[in-house]
Amino acid sequence: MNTAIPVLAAQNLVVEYRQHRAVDNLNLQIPQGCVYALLGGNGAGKSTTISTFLTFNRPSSGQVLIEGESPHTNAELVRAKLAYLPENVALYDVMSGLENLTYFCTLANIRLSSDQAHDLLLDSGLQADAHQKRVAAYSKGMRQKVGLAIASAKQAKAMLLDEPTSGLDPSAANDFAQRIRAAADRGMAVLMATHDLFNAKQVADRIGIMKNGRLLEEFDAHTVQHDELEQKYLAHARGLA
Ligand SMILES: Nc1ncnc2c1ncn2[C@@H]1O[C@H](COP(=O)(O)OP(=O)(O)OP(=O)(O)O)[C@@H](O)[C@H]1O
Repeated sequence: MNTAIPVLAAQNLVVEYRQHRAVDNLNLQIPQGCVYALLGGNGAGKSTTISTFLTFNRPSSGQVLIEGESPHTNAELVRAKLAYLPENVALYDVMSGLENLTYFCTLANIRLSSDQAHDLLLDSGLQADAHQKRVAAYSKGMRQKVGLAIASAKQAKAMLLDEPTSGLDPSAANDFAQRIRAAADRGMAVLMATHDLFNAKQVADRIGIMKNGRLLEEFDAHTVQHDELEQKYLAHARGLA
């Protein structure tokens, strides 16, 4: 594989809803193994960016690319290469975590042995005694772990996460962040929309601040200090930067 091609890229991306420009000339590159956190207040354009990779939206101009190819000309790319974890992972409440994992894998033409399914759930942090319980009794964090297991089973090249830690308690958010980091360390590219500066700093390699559809500033998450990030974020939100 040509490692010079980023797994996810946005090139001069513009997305408009009627007259409203939700994403305004966005350029992003997310290579293998990189977690990119898009920070921004309500309406910044984060979810629209993610939706465009998933082909729920079409670019008005510019493009998004998955390993150098446009999902808008090759729809199969989304199924084959992307995993998506929305804020609330959609699972069947009447089935167990194990059954959900097996079911969604079957839809993706992936056959899992019982041992493989249990191992995927364990690797995603779902404790063994929950595997056979109905998802209706799961916490939000437990549902996300099933979502993560489905993404791992798919061997997705990239994972798209929208507000993954909102509504999780600090311990669950920390645990989830570590799982995301581990998936990236195994080679996945991750694009994560979040309001959570702490989580972004904890898990990401790159952090971008978006407002009114524009990417205003990017940071190396390993070197930027939390205070500096917070001040920049607030200054951009108030229009002072
Ligand atoms: N389906 C839609 N139709 C019209 N306008 C939309 C639609 N979805 C989003 N928008 C508008 O596009 C802009 C960007 O919205 P988007 O949801 O991408 O922002 P966001 O950064 O994800 O915000 P949040 O953090 O609140 O989820 C906002 O002004 C929003 O009102």
